[in-house]
Amino acid sequence: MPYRSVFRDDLFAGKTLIVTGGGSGIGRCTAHELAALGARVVLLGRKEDKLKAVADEIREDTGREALFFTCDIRDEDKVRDTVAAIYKQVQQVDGLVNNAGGQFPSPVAMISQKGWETVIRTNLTGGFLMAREVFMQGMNKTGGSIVNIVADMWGGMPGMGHSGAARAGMDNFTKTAALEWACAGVRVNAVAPGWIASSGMDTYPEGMQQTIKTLRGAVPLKRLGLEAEVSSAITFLLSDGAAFISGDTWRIDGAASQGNVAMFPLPDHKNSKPYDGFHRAVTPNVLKDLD
Ligand SMILES: CCCCCCC/C=C/C(=O)SCCNC(=O)CCNC(=O)[C@H](O)C(C)(C)COP(=O)(O)OP(=O)(O)OC[C@H]1O[C@@H](n2cnc3c(N)ncnc32)[C@H](O)[C@@H]1OP(=O)(O)O
Ligand SMILES: NC(=O)C1=CN([C@@H]2O[C@H](COP(=O)(O)OP(=O)(O)OC[C@H]3O[C@@H](n4cnc5c(N)ncnc54)[C@H](OP(=O)(O)O)[C@@H]3O)[C@@H](O)[C@H]2O)C=CC1
Repeated sequence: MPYRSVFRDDLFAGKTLIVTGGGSGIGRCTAHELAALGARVVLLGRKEDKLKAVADEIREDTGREALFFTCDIRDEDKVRDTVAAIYKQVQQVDGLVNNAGGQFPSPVAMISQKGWETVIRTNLTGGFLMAREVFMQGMNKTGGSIVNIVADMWGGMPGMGHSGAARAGMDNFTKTAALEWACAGVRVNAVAPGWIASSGMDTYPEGMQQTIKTLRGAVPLKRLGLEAEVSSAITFLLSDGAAFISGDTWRIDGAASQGNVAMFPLPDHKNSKPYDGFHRAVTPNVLKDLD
């Protein structure tokens, strides 16, 4: 995937940057861009084959070696040990992109406690653990930049009760960490992608993808965003060009969040199965109970 960046190609020469969820989608695209700009990139994710494939692509496209580690960011011990292993191999970590995340769209009434906790741990606890370990194991002494990936669902979004709560939490964590870590020269920001035509979106069932495609008409810029349009914002926030920006969240959404655009139709609990064919009935009696 040859990548043409708008930034100068030595922007991150000598820098080491971690990208969680670097094996696909926005994370993969970001990792490519950072490597193309001279960074040594460290990829994290759960599936080794995906990470290896991206490391291979980066080597082919840029000639640079990318490190990769399998790590479930919800596992505190694994995160601590993985960050320690990274610091063993590199002198310092200059940036962290907390990108790993995801959810299963589901009406609130259909989410089990396990499902809720899975999504909260993936999109909130995991990002916190990564940031804390990277900070405490070295960035507190060297300074650096952390960029958290969230999503602007502040106005509420049907189907995204668990994920919206986690992203709002991560947005607030971003601000507190920015305040607490400023004295150590660590900047913390977030980007909030809107509807991005990422390979992650491709994992959603066909019917859901069609729904998302129709949403392009509701985006004021009249299209879905590109992975590279998210990674360029991340790149700038990681760079010294953003040296006086901290505690901020940038929406990358073609102005979609200004209009309170709903992701999915409101669930009709009385007359149909919400998101037909998509959710699993984790609480089978919920429809009956709501009647
Ligand atoms: C203008 C603003 C617009 C903002 C829009 C924001 C749009 C966001 C888009 C994206 O994020 S794009 C793509 C991101 N990628 C994904 O979402 C990947 C797909 N999702 C997942 O892999 C998972 O949902 C996960 C949470 C990220 C990881 O799950 P994990 O593999 O750890 O868990 P599972 O073992 O699959 O499940 C655990 C637990 O969760 C419940 N559950 C899972 N799936 C469903 C479901 N479809 N329906 C109901 N419940 C579900 C369930 O309790 C599972 O437990 P068990 O049943 O296995 O006991
Ligand atoms: N695409 C969009 O429109 C939007 C996306 N976002 C967010 O942007 C981020 C990137 O999304 P996108 O590229 O589209 O989706 P992808 O599904 O392609 O990327 C998510 C990545 O996160 C990794 N991941 C998930 N759970 C864990 C975990 N517990 N530990 C470590 N890694 C994990 C996955 O790798 P593996 O399976 O190997 O673990 C995967 O590579 C996500 O947080 C997403 O929710 C936000 C708003 C909109």
